Amino acid sequence: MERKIIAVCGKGGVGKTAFTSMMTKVLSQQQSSGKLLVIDADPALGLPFSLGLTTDLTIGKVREEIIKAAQAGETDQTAIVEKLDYMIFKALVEEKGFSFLAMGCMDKKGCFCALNDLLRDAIAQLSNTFDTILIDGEAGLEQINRQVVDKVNTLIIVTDTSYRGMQTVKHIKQLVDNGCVPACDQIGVVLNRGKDSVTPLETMAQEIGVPILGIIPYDRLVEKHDFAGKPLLKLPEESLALQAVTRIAKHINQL
Ligand SMILES: Nc1ncnc2c1ncn2[C@@H]1O[C@H](COP(=O)(O)OP(=O)(O)OP(=O)(O)O)[C@@H](O)[C@H]1O
Repeated sequence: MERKIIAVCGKGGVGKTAFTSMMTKVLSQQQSSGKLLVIDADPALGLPFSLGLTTDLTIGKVREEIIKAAQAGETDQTAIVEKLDYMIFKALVEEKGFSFLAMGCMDKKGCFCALNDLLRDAIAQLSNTFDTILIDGEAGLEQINRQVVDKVNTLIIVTDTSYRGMQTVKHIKQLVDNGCVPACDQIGVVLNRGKDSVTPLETMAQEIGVPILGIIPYDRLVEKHDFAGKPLLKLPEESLALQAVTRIAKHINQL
């Protein structure tokens, strides 16, 4: 099975976390996804809550621990790599149908290039043991670029049905075209909380040069689950948003 890397990005508040959670549910139930790894690369760390997970250990914390060990005099490279591998393994949360890793905050000041390279290698090695990797990223994809992967198969930009949302889509497309973010084979947009008529947005998407992968309707069940703090993994099959995400996942599989 060829490894597939799907990255999700978009402006804050458009429903990126809700989309990634529903994708996690759909992909974890699809046999064709194989072994699934979900990575939260958004430092805001909203995804674990939406998936009903608790994570104490993020990659950012692993990084801090290694920096502390180095500052305390640990210079043995082999020992550092072993500690790093062990801690990354500990940071991996095993769930039914998927594994989860949170990147957390990676911004501790200072020059830690060597450590960053080690971390990147360790994450790459771990990722290689999975068939599908779903990454929830920030709008600008900074962290995915620096820490997670150097190539993405499908980049999904989630937006609401606003003009400003489409401007962010345009901006992200420009970042991709200018090589500021990882190379990606396919790029597409998902319109979330779609209204009856999205024709002007479809025209805009065409002008920007990104195909629309699907439209997710406003769904009271999503809002109710989030409001009650219930994981979106528990959405029932009759959820219209979940049904739309299922169609989007199928569409991506066929790309
Ligand atoms: N299709 C939908 N139908 C109804 N409500 C939705 C839908 N998608 C998202 N929401 C609601 O919109 C709000 C924002 O969604 P979400 O937290 O997923 O956005 P986000 O883009 O991840 O935001 P942030 O960047 O702040 O993490 C949530 O309260 C969520 O329940």
